[in-house]
Amino acid sequence: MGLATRGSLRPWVMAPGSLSRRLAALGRGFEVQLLRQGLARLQAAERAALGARGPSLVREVLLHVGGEPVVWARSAVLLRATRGPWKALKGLGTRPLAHLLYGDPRIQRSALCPQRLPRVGATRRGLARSWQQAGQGLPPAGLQWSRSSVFTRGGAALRVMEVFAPALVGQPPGARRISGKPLPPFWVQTLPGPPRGPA
Ligand SMILES: C=C(O[C@@H]1C=C(C(=O)O)C=C[C@H]1O)C(=O)O
Repeated sequence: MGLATRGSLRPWVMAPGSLSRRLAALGRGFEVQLLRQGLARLQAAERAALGARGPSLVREVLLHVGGEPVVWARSAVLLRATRGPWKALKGLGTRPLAHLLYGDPRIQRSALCPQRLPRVGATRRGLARSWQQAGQGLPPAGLQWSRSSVFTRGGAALRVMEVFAPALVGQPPGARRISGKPLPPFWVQTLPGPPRGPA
């Protein structure tokens, strides 16, 4: 990966365990802003990761630390999986996805796949849409690094992609191992999200 190690996003892009918990551990307030959750077309990388086409549920959030958006995340799952292994996703609301994923032996996670963001394309459009919808204007300059991983439960895949804002440079995620336990409620405040989507 072309990231330099010093003063860069590499520690965040490669940090194992719950990203939400690491962001909350910065101690400056952690908020989940739900921007979208509903039926949507999959992007090519999502179709490849889920190994199928078909009606799908997509969730997009901005994670805020100290009132500033620092991570944009897009998760995708086949709709039929939300009637089975991933049905808890539908009731998640503005709690972080992490609540469903860590500390559950029935869920496996693939390796983290870091990727430099293409200058144009569906992800850039999604970022711009979300930033604007969140009332944050344009996405910050320097959004270059993302990572994706696939969580599997009961044979059904959930693909998660996260884009890291430069504001995280210089705020190391902490070397300590992050436990898989869900975040205590006081760590997670939530911002009003959009009206609940169809799914
Ligand atoms: C998977 C995690 O959940 C985070 C929260 C998400 C959400 O609420 O949609 C999506 C991806 C992550 O940035 C995590 O904290 O590791």
